[in-house]
Amino acid sequence: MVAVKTVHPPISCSSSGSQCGQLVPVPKIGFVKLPSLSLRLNVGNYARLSLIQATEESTVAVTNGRAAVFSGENPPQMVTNGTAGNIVWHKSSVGKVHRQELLQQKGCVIWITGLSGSGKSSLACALCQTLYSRGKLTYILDGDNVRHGLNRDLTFKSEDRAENIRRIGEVAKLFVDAGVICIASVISPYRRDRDACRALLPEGDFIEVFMDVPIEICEARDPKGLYKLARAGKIKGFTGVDDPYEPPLNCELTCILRWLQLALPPKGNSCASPSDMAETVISYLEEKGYLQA
Ligand SMILES: Nc1ncnc2c1ncn2[C@@H]1O[C@H](COP(=O)(O)OS(=O)(=O)O)[C@@H](OP(=O)(O)O)[C@H]1O
Ligand SMILES: Nc1ncnc2c1ncn2[C@@H]1O[C@H](COP(=O)(O)OP(=O)(O)O)[C@@H](O)[C@H]1O
Repeated sequence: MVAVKTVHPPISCSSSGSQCGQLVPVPKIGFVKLPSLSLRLNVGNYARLSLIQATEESTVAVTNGRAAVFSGENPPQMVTNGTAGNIVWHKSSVGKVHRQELLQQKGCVIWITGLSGSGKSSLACALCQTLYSRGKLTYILDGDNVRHGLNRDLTFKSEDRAENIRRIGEVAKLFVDAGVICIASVISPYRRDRDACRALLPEGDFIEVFMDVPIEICEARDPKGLYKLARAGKIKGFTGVDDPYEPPLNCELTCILRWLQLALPPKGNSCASPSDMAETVISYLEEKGYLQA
């Protein structure tokens, strides 16, 4: 069986019927009618759903060909996806709400995407530093760093990049559950991979920040000399050179850096510093209530 985290279209349920909208707790005991249409599961399968039974304060999840109902904030029993069967979700008396109360913040992901050299890591560090000085707990998942450990088995082929982003998205989700402000700084060149990570989290908790920096500037910076190697054909499939980058269509924040002076070296551009950019992101967090429990 496969448990779905996201249903397209999302469904909401009541004891008397169903409608399109957010997945919400079922208010009281009753049968819940789900839309009798094909629902796309996150594994790419399709299922038709009709009637399921709900208990008080239940949450509805959809499994491969079945619908399941779990009680409470942390479902006590849930069959998860993957190849291993008979997996039971262990509930703890200390939940996300308690951790957030302890930390006086709300868990979320700040997902920084952009070309190599666009300033993702610099923004991530500036954010981490400023939030730390304000007593907020963050953790950075940087592409380069994660590829030294958890993702050391992955290359830069599109399917490996997708797996890289999937794993980082899942780890980020754990951090959010821990109440931590997780900062992912990864190229994440494919829209569908970023959107899949967004779909793992509750609405609003995935804050996509696009480093909108022209490749000419990234290339002129080239702190690791990788663009030079890519142009010389010594690195194949380098993002922006001979591999695609799909900019976000609807991200929460964009850090724009426009090169006003075309001559090299790149001086005289309208360059906000990483700490200025971090202030913008932090204002957003404040406005959305993430810096309090
Ligand atoms: N072929 C190719 N394309 C792009 N980047 C490459 C490549 N080979 C190595 N590198 C280095 O790997 C860093 C990007 O890793 P990511 O995990 O963020 O990439 S991805 O999201 O899986 O596309 C990236 O780090 P940043 O410069 O910090 O972005 C590069 O230093
Ligand atoms: N806002 C900025 N203005 C000017 N230079 C920057 C800015 N952000 C980063 N840099 C410089 O650009 C280079 C690449 O930054 P980095 O954060 O490593 O990018 P990425 O993580 O996207 O590869 C570094 O040399 C860094 O000092």
